[in-house]
Amino acid sequence: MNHFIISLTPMMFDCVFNGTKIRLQIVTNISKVFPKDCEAQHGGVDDMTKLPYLHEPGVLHNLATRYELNEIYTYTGNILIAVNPFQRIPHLYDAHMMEQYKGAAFGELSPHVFAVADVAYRAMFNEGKSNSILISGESGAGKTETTKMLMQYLAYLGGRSGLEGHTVEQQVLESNPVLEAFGNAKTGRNNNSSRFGKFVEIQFDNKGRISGAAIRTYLLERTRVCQISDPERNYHCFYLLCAAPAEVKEKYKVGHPSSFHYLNQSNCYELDSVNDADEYVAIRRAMDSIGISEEEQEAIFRVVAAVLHLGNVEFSKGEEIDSSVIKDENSRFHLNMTADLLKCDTMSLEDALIKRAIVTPEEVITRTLDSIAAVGSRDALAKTIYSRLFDWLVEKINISIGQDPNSKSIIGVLDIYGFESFKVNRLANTSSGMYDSFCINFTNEKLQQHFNQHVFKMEQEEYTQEEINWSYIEFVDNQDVLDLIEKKPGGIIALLDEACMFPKSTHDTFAQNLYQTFKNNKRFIKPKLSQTSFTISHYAGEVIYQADMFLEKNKDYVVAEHKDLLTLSKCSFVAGLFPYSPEVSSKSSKFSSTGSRFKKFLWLVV
Ligand SMILES: Nc1ncnc2c1ncn2[C@@H]1O[C@H](COP(=O)(O)OP(=O)(O)OP(=O)(O)O)[C@@H](O)[C@H]1O
Repeated sequence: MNHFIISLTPMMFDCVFNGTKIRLQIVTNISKVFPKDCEAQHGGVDDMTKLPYLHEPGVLHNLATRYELNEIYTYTGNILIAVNPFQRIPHLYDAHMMEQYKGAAFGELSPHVFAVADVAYRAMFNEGKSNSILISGESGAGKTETTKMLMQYLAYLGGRSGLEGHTVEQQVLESNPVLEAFGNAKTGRNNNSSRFGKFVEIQFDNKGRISGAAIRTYLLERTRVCQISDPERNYHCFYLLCAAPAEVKEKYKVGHPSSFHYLNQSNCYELDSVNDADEYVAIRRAMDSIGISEEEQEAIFRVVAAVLHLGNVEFSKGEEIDSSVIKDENSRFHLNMTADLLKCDTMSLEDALIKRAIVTPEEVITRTLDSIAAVGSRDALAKTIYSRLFDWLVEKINISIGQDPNSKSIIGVLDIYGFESFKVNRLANTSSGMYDSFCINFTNEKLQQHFNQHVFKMEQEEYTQEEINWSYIEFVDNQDVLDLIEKKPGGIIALLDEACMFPKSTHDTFAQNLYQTFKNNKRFIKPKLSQTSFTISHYAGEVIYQADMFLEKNKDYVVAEHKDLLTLSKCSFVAGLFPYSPEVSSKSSKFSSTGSRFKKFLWLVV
């Protein structure tokens, strides 16, 4: 007899209607039902490959059954699936548990993140091979928490004794709160959402002891600095500063977050069970412990305050056509504060916000910006300063942790957003978010290919070699999507780089070039009505991208006037964020392709 589970609802279920219990029966097409395992074990199976029917409802049912019993981890072969428990389960990660998993054969004990780390560590130690652990999932799924557990376990296996002073692993773990204060924010789904991708590289010596580490970050969500929506928050550090001791707030002239435009676009200022005043003190202490000097800390929060004041500078229409002026006394106060905090000349700051120089072969012409363009200029400056500050912190953390140039092998832990589809896109409302989503989905295509090659292809080759009768698992080879994106020459990234180097290119000409080049590519679709958007048929589904911000984002655009202003800052910290480079200071915008850099980065980690 066959039993079935319907993909969306149970086929037969009891419900109470007007106080009477009734049994509902759903009639559906046979093609929409899936076979059910009628001999399923009560607690589910700890490895999905043991399921007799491996389909989505069966997999979800198994995960739900285990979750009910607080079993949050399940294997699918050698892949670990974690379901977020949303509550602390301390015994799951204590020293006793670590001891149990140490050296245990994979699969011998219940599925656990420690088992994955243990396999990676042993393979590295015994075979001298470097390994990567990929952690993927949607926002709030538990990637960051899982990364921390992994690191804790690797520190347990390869750490030095506490007697040896401040160890590398301690430094890595202690750097987390600092990174989170500047790179994490509350979103609709997660109160502490990482708004950047992270690859942590842990280096080991030939005795298997941790000898160094490096943190690489990518794609910080820059738009958040200037644009948030209810019930989200901006980056934590802004609220920490607004909750700092009175003398600090007085020094930087900051008050309640609602007084700043970059924070008051949302009504959410506080987080449940988090005290920002305490967090401010904790972050200052964490900065001390990773070697950020008092002077540097002072400069960091000065820059954070400057970004807040900059956001409050408003513009109104100037007397001349297409020009703007500082709106009123209040805006002028914030302009002065920004210049003060960044230690740059107020007049030069005002000019950098509302004027642009155009270089012609004959002369340099100064053009004014209208008030809308001036707001764009202000926000671009805020984003640039903030992202440079974030990069500085990451570099500082890396210097303080220390790298081992003689390391024998590494274990890399990649924390990456899952595939992004715009219906639930974290950045769907911003065109620059589209470009970030393009990079994220490109990464996920790469990861998918990695799974195809290492999980399906290798396993099937093994079965064939051992002459095991095996019905081939169907999987979609996504090499054609990767070619579409990254092929050199001729892929989307290559065409984008070309467009960025050609001065007359616009997003419109770039989109037309894509339509022409890929008109017969079955993975590329031109939407009927749009002139600038394009669809890629990814392995996980079709995604529409708006080409509008692709050129700007790919150029890693820093307005020359902004750079020149900050390079001349009297504060060495601020000037250091914008090192002088003669080839880009000459009233031209800097070009370095984000897409190509990201592609190279993927070569490193995938
Ligand atoms: N193993 C776990 N045990 C207990 N709580 C967890 C665990 N994993 C996740 N959580 C809870 O879920 C919340 C969200 O997890 P986390 O920040 O790791 O998600 P994420 O996938 O990194 O999200 P984002 O992509 O938004 O950064 C955590 O703050 C924590 O409360």
